[in-house]
Amino acid sequence: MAAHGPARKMTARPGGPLTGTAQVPGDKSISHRSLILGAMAVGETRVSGLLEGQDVLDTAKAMAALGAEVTRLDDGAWSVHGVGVGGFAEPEDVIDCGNSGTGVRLIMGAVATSPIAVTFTGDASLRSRPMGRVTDPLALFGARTVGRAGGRLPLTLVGAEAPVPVDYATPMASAQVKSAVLLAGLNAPGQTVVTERTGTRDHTERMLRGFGAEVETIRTDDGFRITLTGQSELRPQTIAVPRDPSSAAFPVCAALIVPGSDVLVPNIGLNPTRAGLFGTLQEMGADLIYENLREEGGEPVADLRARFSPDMKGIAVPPERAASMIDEYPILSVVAAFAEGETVMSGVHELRVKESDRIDAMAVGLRACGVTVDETEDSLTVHGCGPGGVPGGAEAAARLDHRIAMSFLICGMAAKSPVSVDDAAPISTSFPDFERLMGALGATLEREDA
Ligand SMILES: O=C(O)C1=C[C@@H](OP(=O)(O)O)[C@@H](O)[C@H](O)C1
Ligand SMILES: C=C(OP(=O)(O)O)C(=O)O
Repeated sequence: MAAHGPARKMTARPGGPLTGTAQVPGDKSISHRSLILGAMAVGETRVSGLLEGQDVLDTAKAMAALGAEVTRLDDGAWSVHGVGVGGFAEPEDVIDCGNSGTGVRLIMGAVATSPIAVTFTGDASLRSRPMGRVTDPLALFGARTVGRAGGRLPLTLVGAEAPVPVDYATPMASAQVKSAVLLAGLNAPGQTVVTERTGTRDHTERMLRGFGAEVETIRTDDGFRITLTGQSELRPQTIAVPRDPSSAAFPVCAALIVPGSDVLVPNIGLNPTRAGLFGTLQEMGADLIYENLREEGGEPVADLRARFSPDMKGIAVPPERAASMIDEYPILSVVAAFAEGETVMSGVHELRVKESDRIDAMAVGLRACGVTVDETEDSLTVHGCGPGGVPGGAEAAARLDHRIAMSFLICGMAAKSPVSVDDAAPISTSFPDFERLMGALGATLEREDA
């Protein structure tokens, strides 16, 4: 069974306009890291604004199973009493990371340099995703793993007894792989180095510095070189998690395509390693502006204001931008269907190994909605319907993928006929309040409980 419960069909009916303010949940990437780094610090870390989606709740449970004390307080903040670097206890049972690639890959890194055995599993989606990208570099530290064919979960990792530091170049643009190596490096003596050709989200590096670790990033001719000094103690922190730009993408894009809409999405973190979608939409001609642009905790933050934009044009999204908007291609491909002309999204082969094969999931679902789509191994091209509108009138398969489910529901809010998804339950992994929040803006979402 999926970690998020029984399948739940949902239908979005065209209507609108969408108006009002959308307070989206806390950032998923920062929420996972707050719990993991809090568990590796000595003393109490307090976290406010934590995303209480299933992915993050599964990471909280994992940290407790590894010996940290993790509590939700009466005021909604979370308290984590950490065990210190190298202090994890061997869990008594299997760690189930549900639907979360970030959760499982970062936790594997965090335990890889402690002499304990940990068995990981997840839902059917996570069990189909490649883990070799993480177990390969963790083996260099001295960790051993045994998993299913292709390094798939369930998998048992035995952490290194005498870890050695590692110098590793990530073969694909992945913040999860980079982060797993850095977290493993925390308990290895000396300097662990990760190099990446394309910069990926840098929350791990920023947060490690906040927790007192020595982490240096330098730009080189080949990309980025990140050096971490291992075996120093992490100091507990007070963390206010910013709101998630990847969740903000859904009400923002809905407002752009539903006639008459005007929606404000406040307090969105605009770390440049995450904000690629918003610039892309502006290049397409979206009426999307940053209000009240400011700096909070060293990161740019703004209120996003999105209004109906009937004149958007397709563009070629540069492949080098992919890492900064990797989770936003499904919803961008919906916006592209409503724009005029071709939107070419290239350099996106990583989309094939997310919660689902997102290139295929979007191509199949959009075609069912009457949109012309071309795909190659690493690209997706959407031929926009322009003023004629997107026909809709289809049911899309969510494939245990929250972003696919939300994208097709947004499509149905603006198409000529309703669009359904066979299973909206996975939405709770990252955006548990999606249905209520979109409804409050004026969207019509109907649920059919199985
Ligand atoms: O590090 C993270 O928090 C994440 C990294 C990305 O995955 P990859 O590292 O596989 O690109 C992204 O898709 C995921 O939602 C969150
Ligand atoms: C890819 C995603 O998450 P993860 O890899 O953590 O499952 C996502 O949230 O879009």
